[in-house]
Amino acid sequence: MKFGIVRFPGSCDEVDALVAARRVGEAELLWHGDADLRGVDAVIIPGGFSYGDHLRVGAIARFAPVMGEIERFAATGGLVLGICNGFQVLCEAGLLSGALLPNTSLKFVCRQVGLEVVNASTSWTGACSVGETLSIPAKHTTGRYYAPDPVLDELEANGQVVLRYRAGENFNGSARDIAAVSNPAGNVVGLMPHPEHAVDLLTGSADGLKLFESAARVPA
Ligand SMILES: NC(=O)CC[C@H](N)C(=O)O
Repeated sequence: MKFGIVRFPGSCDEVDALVAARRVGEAELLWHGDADLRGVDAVIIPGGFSYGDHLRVGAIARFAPVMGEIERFAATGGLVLGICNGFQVLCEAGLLSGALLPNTSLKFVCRQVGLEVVNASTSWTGACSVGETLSIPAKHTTGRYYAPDPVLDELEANGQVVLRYRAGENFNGSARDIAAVSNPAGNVVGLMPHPEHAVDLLTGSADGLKLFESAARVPA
């Protein structure tokens, strides 16, 4: 399994994602300006502040040359994970439903969060069990997941809600405590917390590694 991690101007978590992916397979950085995925089996859009979060988070990155290739890759079942800013980009690109709005506090928040695994059948959660808790850090200003109620109902009915904040952990005000969603096929997942920062017990938790292990289990 070979992972490609996209670097945009303003990305800041691409190296941690690279290190995390290398725990379970091969990984290399991809450049936002190249319409070329270099034959990777899975793409990660990392956290950060692509294009300085100007206009609206993810709104400029969505038009980067690499995104057209990612859209084609996702449409043919390719594995795509958007972490934090990556989740924001995937929503802007229409690869995932909904949008990320400013936290209800209007403040940047950095903290460990407890997440409930709701769907363990996606390409990125197959190594998890439904109901298990993952402890993973989150750090963002614009992480309040929003979608209109009919869309939320549809996501829930289709099993596209992948992770939820545990009771009392929904610090950003996300609709229905949603921390991660998938596309209908489950090959594209976006989440606000950062699994790449939770891959070693030395830094408090290795629960994030499960998402990378899940992808590594999917036949290339
Ligand atoms: N860590 C991140 O990717 C967070 C950055 C993000 N653009 C924000 O809303 O703050």
